[in-house]
Amino acid sequence: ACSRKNIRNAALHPLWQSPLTIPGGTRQSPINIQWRDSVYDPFLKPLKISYDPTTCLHIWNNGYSFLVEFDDSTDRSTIIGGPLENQYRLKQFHFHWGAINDWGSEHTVDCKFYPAELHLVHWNAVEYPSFEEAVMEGNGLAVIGVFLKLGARHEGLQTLVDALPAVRHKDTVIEFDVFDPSCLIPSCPDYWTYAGSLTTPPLTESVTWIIKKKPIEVDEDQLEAFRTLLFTSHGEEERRMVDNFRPLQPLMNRTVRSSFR
Ligand SMILES: NS(=O)(=O)c1ccc(C(=O)N2CCN(Cc3ccccc3)C2)cc1
Ligand SMILES: [Zn+2]
Repeated sequence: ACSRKNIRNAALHPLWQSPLTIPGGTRQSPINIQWRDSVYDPFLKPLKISYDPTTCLHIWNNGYSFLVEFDDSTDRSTIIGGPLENQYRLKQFHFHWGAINDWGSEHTVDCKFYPAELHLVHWNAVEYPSFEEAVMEGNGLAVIGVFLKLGARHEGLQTLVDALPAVRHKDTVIEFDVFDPSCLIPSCPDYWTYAGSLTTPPLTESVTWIIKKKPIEVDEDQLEAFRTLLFTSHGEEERRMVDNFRPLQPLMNRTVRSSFR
């Protein structure tokens, strides 16, 4: 297990007054990915990503993160291949980040934290009638995780950052009608994959995680912009939206597979 060298008192964090572990949970997320323990699987296919930028609907602050939501009434924005048996529809993407650059990601690689992590959330519309139903099923969701590291300014991310002041408070939303989230996914095809869960309530064990090996680079100002958001609504005492990550969960009887040698 990773040493608790980082002061991640997520247990004290308001976000996690709900149970830190769920009784009977055997496939909880996030986890530490120990590179040398991951197993190369030659049968893993390349992940095929096809997003239609015009399916983008709006950005909103849901009090956990800021989400960019998509029209998932048709198969216009989907992923297929990789570890997946079916085609999955893009529903939303969001981020997790820290108060400082030393931590913020949910997953870690060899116990290394990144300052932030992007989650692109997809659901199995082949087998289930809605996202809400898919959330409750073992193969219901597929989430692509992308690490963010401090470096060059990310031009694609900047269009999102420019919109953040308009969703500073919980339950605020703005229209956002064209955005192609594939600009946030590294071109390197390498990924790890494992069976896990949602990292926010209801923490259901319904997620096939696909964690990209390569991070994307963002600059300090862009990370700082995330930290100007608030957990709180208009009129409430302001609480900065930072450290919105769940603590690492036990691997238990799981193997992390890699798509690369
Ligand atoms: N960090 S994460 O990628 O694991 C992630 C977290 C939250 C979500 C999400 O959109 N929802 C979780 C369930 N919630 C609504 C809901 C649906 C059914 C039952 C109860 C509640 C929405 C998706 C992915
Ligand atoms: Zn997430």
